Amino acid sequence: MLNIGIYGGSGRVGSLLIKNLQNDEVAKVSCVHVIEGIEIEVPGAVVTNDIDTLIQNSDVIIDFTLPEGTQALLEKLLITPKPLVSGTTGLNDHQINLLREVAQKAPVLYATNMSLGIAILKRLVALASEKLRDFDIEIVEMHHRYKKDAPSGTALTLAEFAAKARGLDLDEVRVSGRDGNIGERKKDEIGVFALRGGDIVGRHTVGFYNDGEYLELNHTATSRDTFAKGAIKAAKWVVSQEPGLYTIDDCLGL
Ligand SMILES: NC(=O)C1=CN([C@@H]2O[C@H](COP(=O)(O)OP(=O)(O)OC[C@H]3O[C@@H](n4cnc5c(N)ncnc54)[C@H](OP(=O)(O)O)[C@@H]3O)[C@@H](O)[C@H]2O)C=CC1
Ligand SMILES: O=C(O)C1=N[C@H](C(=O)O)C[C@H](O)C1
Repeated sequence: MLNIGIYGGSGRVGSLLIKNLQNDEVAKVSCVHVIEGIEIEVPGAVVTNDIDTLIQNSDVIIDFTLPEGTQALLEKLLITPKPLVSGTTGLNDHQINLLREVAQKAPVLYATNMSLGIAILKRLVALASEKLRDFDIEIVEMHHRYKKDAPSGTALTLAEFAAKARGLDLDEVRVSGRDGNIGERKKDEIGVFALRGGDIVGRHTVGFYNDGEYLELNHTATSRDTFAKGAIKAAKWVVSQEPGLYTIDDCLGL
């Protein structure tokens, strides 16, 4: 059996990871990390608030937490490397660099979205961005009221694919707020906007707008299980890879 450690075990995705692994034939939850004070019981698994204990009791770790949580885990993994799947979004440059450093010592799969649909959408976006060179690109994402980071990691990834396909640097062309007398839209702008409300699991629309026509590509996640199942598949795959930084596309063979 593959021993999977869950980092963020009390979270929305973390609890679904535990649920989905209950009847898995090749993998089980061996350890669950929770923040001190949170009490959960997972039959057959060690429950801990200590990251070293999580690492010791896992063949591979799945992380769905917050950026500061991911950073604390990565700092430990630099000393005690272990295969890792991380889906935490909102990471800053330092935290992304830490991911890269850990990936020199162990296989790491990082993806802002673990769904097959978004993996395909990224490719469609790159194609449309390149071929519809005169069309204005605007991305809108919608998520539940509890989401902390904005725009979503997925929206930023989609924007990166769109920018790269046009040879643009996303940092130079991204616009994530418009208010007041801001003047006309610049040709190369890529708008990335966040809406929050209710229990929306995740909806991303990438629009390509021109005079006389527009194309909108939309993906809607209707169940958070999609992400949990994708992450479990990724964990089973990454554990037998060489050290390196992978994404969900590698695991899906795309
Ligand atoms: N890549 C993908 O496919 C997806 C990515 N996500 C991303 O995953 C992350 C988690 O999402 P979600 O499950 O909805 O969030 P939740 O807030 O439900 O869960 C976060 C979990 O992380 C724990 N946590 C918070 N801070 C720390 C810390 N400093 N150290 C250790 N653990 C910590 C929380 O513990 P406590 O409850 O005690 O605060 C909780 O268990 C987000 O970044 C989200 O954007 C979400 C869905 C899909
Ligand atoms: O926080 C969420 O819920 C989600 N976060 C990820 C993101 O920021 O892109 C993926 C998914 O859309 C759900």
